[in-house]
Amino acid sequence: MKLLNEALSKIQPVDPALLAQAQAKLDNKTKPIGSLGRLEEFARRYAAISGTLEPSTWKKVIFTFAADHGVVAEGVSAFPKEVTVQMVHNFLAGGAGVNVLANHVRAEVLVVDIGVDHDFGDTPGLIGRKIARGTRNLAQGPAMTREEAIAALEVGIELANGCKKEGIAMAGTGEMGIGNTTPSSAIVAAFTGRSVADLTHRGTGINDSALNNKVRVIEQALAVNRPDPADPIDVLAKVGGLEIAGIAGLVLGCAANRIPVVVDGFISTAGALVASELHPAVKEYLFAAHQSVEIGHAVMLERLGADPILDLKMRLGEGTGAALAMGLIEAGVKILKEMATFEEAGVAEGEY
Ligand SMILES: Cc1cc2ncn([C@H]3O[C@H](COP(=O)(O)O)[C@@H](O)[C@H]3O)c2cc1C
Ligand SMILES: O=C(O)c1cccnc1
Repeated sequence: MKLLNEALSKIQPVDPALLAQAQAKLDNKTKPIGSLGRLEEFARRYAAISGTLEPSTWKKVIFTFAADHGVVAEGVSAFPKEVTVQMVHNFLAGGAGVNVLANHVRAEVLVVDIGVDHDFGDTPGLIGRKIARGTRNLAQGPAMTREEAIAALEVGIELANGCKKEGIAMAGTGEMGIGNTTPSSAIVAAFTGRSVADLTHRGTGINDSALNNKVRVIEQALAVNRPDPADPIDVLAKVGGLEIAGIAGLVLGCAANRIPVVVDGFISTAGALVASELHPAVKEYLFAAHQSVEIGHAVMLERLGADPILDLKMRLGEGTGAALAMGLIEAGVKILKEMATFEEAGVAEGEY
């Protein structure tokens, strides 16, 4: 609880003066005012979050949190549970989608076992922070105890604190956990009170009858557990997941350390939602990487007040969208840092 309370007490709204300073600097660059569109927003927000107009490093890291889900026993995914472990090995071998896209933007992928139902021993490259061997079946009772949820949140906070020490410029979220779109839909349903059918989609690609069953399972989970939307840790513990908790902690920890955090798709946004329900100023520190195909994602983004950077019809997770968006945020910040001003380039200014 100590790490969580410390992080919550450190989070402050970003300084609007920094936003204005960054925009003034952008407005002196050799271009019509505002002509670089959202790249200017990324630069402005990055500067205000991190407190610097000229970052000296571009070190980027994506945390891919892996965990299993007891609710898989209810037939909510198109894939078997074993795929979680198999994909962890794929990440470590560098062969997964997130590895390819992270390499493309020169980001590092760090894989965190926060709750996989497998003993990895001391597998090289894997960050072992296992809180439990998966969650319990949330359709029958709480997925986690409150203590487990807090411990998993604190894993994410600790990793964010480590980023601060390492001088990381930007962190990204990612996840792997067969079944994890189910707790993600349950979380957004618990916070918003919207109907489960409007928030639940096909995840890995389930058919119509499996989708109907998934809706029923989530409705049952909410009825059995009665998560309290005013108590985000209660929601997380009862109908969440260990990787979702790790992501929520990472997002909180990044906000506490003034590190811009790029939130991936549906499952990652469920984690960010938990973080923002714990502290509303968290919203100011995150970038929503992309609009996921999952139908509940737009509702999550709306509650976060976040405008997704990309819409590429993606629905993979792992941190794939975060990787791509990081490249664009970095491009915006490079405009702020590297582009010539009218004065430097001897270009005449316009009159508006
Ligand atoms: C091979 C494979 C790689 C993945 N990488 C991410 N996911 C994504 O799909 C899962 C969520 O969907 P559901 O709730 O339907 O199980 C998560 O593991 C998520 O990261 C994958 C899924 C599969 C099958
Ligand atoms: O949007 C995502 O991140 C997503 C959607 C479906 C399955 N896995 C991930």
